[in-house]
Amino acid sequence: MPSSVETLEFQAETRQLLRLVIHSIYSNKDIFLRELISNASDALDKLRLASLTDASLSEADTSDLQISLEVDKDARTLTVRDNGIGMTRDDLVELIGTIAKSGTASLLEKIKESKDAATTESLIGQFGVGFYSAFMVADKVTVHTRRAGTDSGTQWESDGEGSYTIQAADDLPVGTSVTLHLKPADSEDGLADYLSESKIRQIVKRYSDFIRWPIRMAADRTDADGEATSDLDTLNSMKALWARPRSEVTEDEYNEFYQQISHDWLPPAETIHMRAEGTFEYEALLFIPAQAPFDLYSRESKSGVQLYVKRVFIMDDCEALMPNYLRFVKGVVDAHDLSLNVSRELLQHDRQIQGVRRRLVKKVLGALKGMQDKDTERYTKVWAQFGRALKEGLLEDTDNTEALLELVSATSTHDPEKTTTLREYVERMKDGQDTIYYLTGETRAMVENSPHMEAFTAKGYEVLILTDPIDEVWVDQVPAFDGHRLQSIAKGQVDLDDTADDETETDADKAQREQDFAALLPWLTTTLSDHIKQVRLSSRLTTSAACIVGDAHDVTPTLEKMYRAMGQQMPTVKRILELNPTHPLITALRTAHHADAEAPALTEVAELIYGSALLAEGGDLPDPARFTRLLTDHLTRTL
Ligand SMILES: Nc1ncnc2c1ncn2[C@@H]1O[C@H](COP(=O)(O)OP(=O)(O)OP(=O)(O)O)[C@@H](O)[C@H]1O
Repeated sequence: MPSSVETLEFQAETRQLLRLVIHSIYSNKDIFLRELISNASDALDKLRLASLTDASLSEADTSDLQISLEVDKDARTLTVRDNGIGMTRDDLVELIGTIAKSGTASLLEKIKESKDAATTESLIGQFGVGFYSAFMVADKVTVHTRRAGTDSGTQWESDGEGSYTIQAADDLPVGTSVTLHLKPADSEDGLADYLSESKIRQIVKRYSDFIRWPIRMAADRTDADGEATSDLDTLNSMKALWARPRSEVTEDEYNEFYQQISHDWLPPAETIHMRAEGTFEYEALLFIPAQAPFDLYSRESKSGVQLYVKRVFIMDDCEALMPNYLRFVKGVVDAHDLSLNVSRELLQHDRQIQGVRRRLVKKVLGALKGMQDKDTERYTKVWAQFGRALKEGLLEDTDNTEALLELVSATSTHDPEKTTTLREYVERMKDGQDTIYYLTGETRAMVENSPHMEAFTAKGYEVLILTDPIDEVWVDQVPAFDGHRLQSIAKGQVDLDDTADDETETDADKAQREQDFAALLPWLTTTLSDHIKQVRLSSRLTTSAACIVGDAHDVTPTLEKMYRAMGQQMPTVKRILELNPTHPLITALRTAHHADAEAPALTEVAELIYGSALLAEGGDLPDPARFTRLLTDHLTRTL
């Protein structure tokens, strides 16, 4: 019975991605086969798993799971066939016609803006084009598929331009076949002859050797009598790499395995291969990538570890094995003593799995530390990619606070170019200094020029410059590193004199100064009470007239803003205005206040001092128009 053909449009983002895939970008076109084989392998895994729990799936459906590659030289087609789970019509529309990944639109935007082919490739590589990569080598793709457990199949076809057709198809076996109507070979465009048996063998060996299902292809041979025969060859070794001893695996094999499971273009920055014996046996092969995927910080970003049980694939994204902050780690854990039917919920609560996870985390953090010690350059790059995620660990994983703090790299006033570790900071601390000082802010320049920095610069104290939004949060949660408290130089009281090289001020001087300002400070506190809770004298200023600081345990304005942006109710936290008692403006204000405490100009000057201090730290004025008017008036009067 002929069925009606529906023509459907690709979702706008899919269209854009297809255009990028078809016209240009990928120089390495061979990977289309890796992607299709990987999808086929996933489909076989899914069917195998479904058959364990679904009795209606017959034995026959799962007895000979395999991937086959078929070449038709006359029709110029290459077909990748699997007898896996298959897709329904709706699956096809949803999975192949649309891209569900979040952040797609912004990534496509970045790709469009990228100037050179290498950047484009790396961006697209992070995205993973999967099925769409078929259109790099084919000008038409036909999919025939039947979902296991259903009676009817579907045909999908497209030239990858803007739309695809979909229609019912009878008499299909369970599983999926993807037929590529190949473009002519074109060596200049990186298009090899994908009808060639040797080329196909070479690609499978290179990219898909570890696939745990047989990848078969008919091989034409001539028998002893000179007759042409055709045998089915299995092209891949199917050996689980993680189950082999480390000494027998080459770096190339590790890298290719990594690229296969991660779809990354680059080799990993670090490989961790381990085996645990004893009561709970497992093997783990983990990788720390060299570059972060584009959606690492999106809400949907998933864990990168797959769970196997005795070589049988159980699940992707096994979050029970890796904490969220290490979601960038890719790899495989093969546990020997778990049930094949284990669910995500069960895993979350399994004590042995929790033990595995603790051990894996230690291994990953240890590998990062090793890299930091031995290969600083590589570590710096890895930190630039994943540092923010690792800092999330300081909030999530209090068991490993020390190990994570050892990994933290931060800019500091010590070196304008290089970052420092906390350990290096501590080694450079001045005699008698027991606190690690830091200042958070939006940019390095803003932090460096902040008035809070003045006394520290003058007295030669190193200050960490923390400009990542998450820094605001973790520094608050981490009490100390190696016994040294972390303290914001914009919070609490600062008294550098105790430890400074140049002891300048005696207690008597201090008492005298407090007395000199005894009338001005309460007056200013009242005058500015809408904005601040106290005015006091500062020991952190050398050149600026004033700065604003928080109480030791106050939330910073940036953090306040962040919480509000996340939709949390936050009361406005009033801070403290600190005055530089030796600054001419402040001494003049004191004198004027002494002469006539009622003079209207005094209130205006107070507002100007507060506004300037706010601007100096990169803050937002409550009423910029009023500030500008007051400033203009006062400047006019000086001329
Ligand atoms: N051979 C197949 N059998 C069954 N389902 C398939 C097959 N090929 C693709 N699919 C379905 O289509 C979806 C989209 O495939 P696609 O290759 O575009 O992305 P992906 O495999 O999910 O992601 P990535 O390639 O980044 O890992 C798959 O997740 C799968 O559900």
